[in-house]
Amino acid sequence: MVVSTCSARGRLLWTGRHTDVREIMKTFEELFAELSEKASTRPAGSGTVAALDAGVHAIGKKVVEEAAESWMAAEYESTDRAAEEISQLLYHVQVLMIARGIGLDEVYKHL
Ligand SMILES: N=c1c2ncn([C@@H]3O[C@H](COP(=O)(O)OP(=O)(O)OP(=O)(O)O)[C@@H](O)[C@H]3O)c2ncn1[C@@H]1O[C@H](COP(=O)(O)O)[C@@H](O)[C@H]1O
Repeated sequence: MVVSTCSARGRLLWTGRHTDVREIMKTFEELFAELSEKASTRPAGSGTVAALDAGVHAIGKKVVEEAAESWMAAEYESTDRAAEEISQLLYHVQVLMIARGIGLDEVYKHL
């Protein structure tokens, strides 16, 4: 059985019965805030900073690559593999948004 609780900071903590490991799952908004912070503070070793420095053209190619991998995984691989590829697609879409200075609200207003 898997138990879920809500931490004081509103994040979901999932505790598996067979392991002591606690994983913190982040939401789309939390990831966007984290990436925006990285873009502004530019910590050493950040892949996001490297991607932003590579520019919109390079980031766009990653979006297309991850979209194709998501499609293939959804068609031919397991649910978990498809979800993993989709998470990478969402990450690269967020990097593209930050590279162009597009905020969440600017996207949400079109949904
Ligand atoms: N969620 C992600 C995430 N998803 C995908 N990726 C990147 O996208 C790549 C996609 O993997 P591929 O399977 O295409 O692997 P690959 O072809 O070997 O990757 P590349 O050689 O093209 O980089 C990964 O190697 C990561 O570089 C991510 N990089 C970072 N994050 C999260 O973003 C946050 C900030 O990360 P840093 O900026 O690196 O600190 C952290 O919370 C990370 O967990």
